Amino acid sequence: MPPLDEFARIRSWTEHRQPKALLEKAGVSLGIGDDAAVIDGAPGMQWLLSADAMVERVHFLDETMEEADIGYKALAANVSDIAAMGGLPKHALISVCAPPAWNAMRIGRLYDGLYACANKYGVAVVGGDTTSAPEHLVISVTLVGVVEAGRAIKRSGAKPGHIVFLTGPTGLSAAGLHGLLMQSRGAPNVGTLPARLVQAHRRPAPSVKAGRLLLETSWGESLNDVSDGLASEAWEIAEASGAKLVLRESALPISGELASFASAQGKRALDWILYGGEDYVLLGTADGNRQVALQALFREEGLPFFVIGEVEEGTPGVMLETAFGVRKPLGKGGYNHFPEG
Ligand SMILES: Nc1ncnc2c1ncn2[C@@H]1O[C@H](COP(=O)(O)OP(=O)(O)O)[C@@H](O)[C@H]1O
Ligand SMILES: Cc1ncc(C[n+]2csc(CCOP(=O)(O)OP(=O)(O)O)c2C)c(N)n1
Ligand SMILES: [Mg+2]
Ligand SMILES: [Mg+2]
Ligand SMILES: [Mg+2]
Repeated sequence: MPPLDEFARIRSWTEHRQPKALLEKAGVSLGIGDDAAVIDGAPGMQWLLSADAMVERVHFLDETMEEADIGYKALAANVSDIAAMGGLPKHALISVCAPPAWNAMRIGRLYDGLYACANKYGVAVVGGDTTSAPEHLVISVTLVGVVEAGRAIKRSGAKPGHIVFLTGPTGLSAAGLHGLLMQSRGAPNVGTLPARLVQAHRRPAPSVKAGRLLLETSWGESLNDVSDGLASEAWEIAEASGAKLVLRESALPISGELASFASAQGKRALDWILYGGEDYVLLGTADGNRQVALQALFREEGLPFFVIGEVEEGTPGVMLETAFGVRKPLGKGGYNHFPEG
């Protein structure tokens, strides 16, 4: 078998392995490949199912996250996948695999953060599993959400004539992570880390309200949450929709904190914005005719909404238009758990 990256692996393990009839009988309206599966429920409603794990050394280190932050973020990352379908998160199952260094008190603090997130987003924690582990902590969350039947917003709805939007800025989490790692290595020029960047990394704020607005108005046509990076998620929408997305560099939101921190660190803010990941904001598309109304609605609700590009006729893919108006293909770059296969 040729080397496979993360996404090719998932496909190779799961594609064409179950008869359509079985999936239909199980009420699977949308299976593997989107932010959450969509399963038929009582008349008028559907269930949304998603799972995401966090692993010590891969997603966090003692130096980057407090225990409570790990619990908070493990659930928030799942809430974000439900938001990315336009749904509401409801019930969570939590699995913890704990090595000796993680005693009961440390895991108790992890649960302080997890329940803080659960209570904030109205999620009932209803079970899970606990095991020992040899070396590193793993926390896996399975989250169930609900959505009005037939209304979940998929990655595959992008069409020419749409605008491309973000429900929040990207790049802050990666910048925060960079600062925390530099600080832990005793780098001399880090200074005081901007609190907003550290907060973005440790306690992401999934866009549940934004997802609901996009569904309730029927104005959200495609949606994906940004976990691996803006470029990677834009490619997922492009591929699922068979559409060409053009992102405009000059329209990408960049906060003052991010710009000044990047320049103080000798880093390109654009790299964090496009490829950093763990932003847990929503990237989506909507009919261009709805742009003004959407902007007004989000303003009224006090929520951010950034138009960052357009969907055009052409070969499916993602282009970046530079500030000088030059267009170039945007690489798929972003976080990949098995980049070389
Ligand atoms: N080991 C696995 N077995 C079956 N399905 C998987 C597995 N890993 C991921 N998936 C599915 O593949 C799709 C892509 O996963 P992922 O990139 O993790 O999505 P997301 O970035 O939204 O969390 C999702 O629909 C997910 O449910
Ligand atoms: C110590 C450390 N190194 C690197 C990262 C960056 N990082 C780890 S996983 C990841 C991508 C998102 O996680 P993933 O498990 O791919 O979530 P999913 O796409 O399934 O939602 C990123 C950017 C980090 N958070 N901490
Ligand atoms: Mg997702
Ligand atoms: Mg995932
Ligand atoms: Mg990922």
